[in-house]
Amino acid sequence: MQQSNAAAALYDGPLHNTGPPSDTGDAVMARWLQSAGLQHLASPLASTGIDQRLLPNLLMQGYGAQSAEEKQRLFKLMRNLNFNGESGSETYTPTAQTSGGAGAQDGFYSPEFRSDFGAGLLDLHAMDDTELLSEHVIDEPFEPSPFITGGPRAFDSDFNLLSSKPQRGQTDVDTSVQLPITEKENNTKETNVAKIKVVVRKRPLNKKEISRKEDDIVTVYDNAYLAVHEPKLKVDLTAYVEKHEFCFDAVLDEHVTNDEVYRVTVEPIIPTIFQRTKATCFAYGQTGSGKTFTMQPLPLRAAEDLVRYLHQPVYRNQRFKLWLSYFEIYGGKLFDLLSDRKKLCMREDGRQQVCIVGLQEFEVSDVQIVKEYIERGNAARSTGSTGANEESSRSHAILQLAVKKHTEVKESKRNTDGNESRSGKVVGKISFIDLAGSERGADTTDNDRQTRSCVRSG
Ligand SMILES: Nc1ncnc2c1ncn2[C@@H]1O[C@H](COP(=O)(O)OP(=O)(O)OP(=O)(O)O)[C@@H](O)[C@H]1O
Repeated sequence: MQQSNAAAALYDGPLHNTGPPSDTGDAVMARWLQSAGLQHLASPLASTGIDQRLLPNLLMQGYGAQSAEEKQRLFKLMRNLNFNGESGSETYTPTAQTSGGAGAQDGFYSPEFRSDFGAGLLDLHAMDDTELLSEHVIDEPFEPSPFITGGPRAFDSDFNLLSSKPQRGQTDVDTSVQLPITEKENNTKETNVAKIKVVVRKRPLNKKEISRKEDDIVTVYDNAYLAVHEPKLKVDLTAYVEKHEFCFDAVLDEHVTNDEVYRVTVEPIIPTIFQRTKATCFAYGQTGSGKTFTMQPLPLRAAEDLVRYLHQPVYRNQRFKLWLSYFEIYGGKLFDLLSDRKKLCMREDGRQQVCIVGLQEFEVSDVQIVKEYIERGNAARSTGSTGANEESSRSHAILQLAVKKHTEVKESKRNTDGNESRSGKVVGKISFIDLAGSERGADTTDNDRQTRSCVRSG
């Protein structure tokens, strides 16, 4: 009955009216709910009045909606209500995009309906679907980067890249001749980049898990959904499996190569690095889930592409150069992985910019040099062993590739005192972060008790 009251409050005409509900208000309320396909919620509740000030609380209690989908629809409707009863200033925009479909013409969007609720009070057109996970979210385009002028795009285009992309071998040759990248192509790629993208990669069962005959509990569907099959026991000890479904921007199954991971995640970002973008790519997951396996090849692949872009006349003529740095955070302290683990300080400057004082940056003009630096840094990383991973990363490692524009050219290829790197202005930067793993209690062995504390404080 409480829920009924809430629906009646929704229905109570102009929301600041705390008087008894009217027949006109009933009809308006019914049409409003009908516009979201929820007319069945209106009928039993229509004649129950309630103080509109109680509305938000009652809404949170469900007000008659039964299924999660119904609740989401109602919540969306409510998001555009002005609880203070003030009229918005937005103009009325009729649209065909309604949640409920039928009834949009003469119901929720009709001028009659609108005048009942006040201009701009209810505007489904202005709703942001991305905040509530629903079946429809997956079809929503990504929000474009604020640095990017083009329109949004759907996730599928990333996978199209898999087929449309030139073969990998081509990147080793002089691509300024064989694989010219025009400004137009750059711009096309830029429009394909999301601001935030969450990609899940499924790790195959490892030898230990196979030998223990453990079940594969994750199923990937259509590169976008996954289901976790959780084994459970009833109170009477009957075994059953609970299925949990999740959807992400992309889900990569256990057969996907590191190459494909790169193409789906980092490759679309590369052109934007030349357009004043700072990007970050990081892996998150428990120990042994495959973070390092996934992250380690990415910087090298990114460097290949960045160098390829730098060879284009448009960037070469502007004296764009690539710089690399690599440090780790271990036990709350920073160490330069390319300078004998020299201890570094993190400071904030007057503009609230975080600076890593003393971090060495190296100019890298070809991929072989990048590879050497990465291997050197990886070898200097702090590792330990956990119950789930013999060679577990015990620190957060941050590898940065920065494109800088230089005003003057110096002879030396590698920077040793930082002077040259300081003279260049950062055009864009991409950071790769390999986070230290976290363990469940079950994954913790005596070996890693000491290193675990480093992870927690790192
Ligand atoms: N997709 C994969 N295909 C094949 N082997 C994988 C895959 N992902 C991870 N592995 C293997 O699983 C083991 C653990 O992976 P990795 O070290 O990357 O885990 P991690 O998440 O970085 O762990 P930690 O947080 O402890 O550092 C490694 O031996 C790695 O080779």
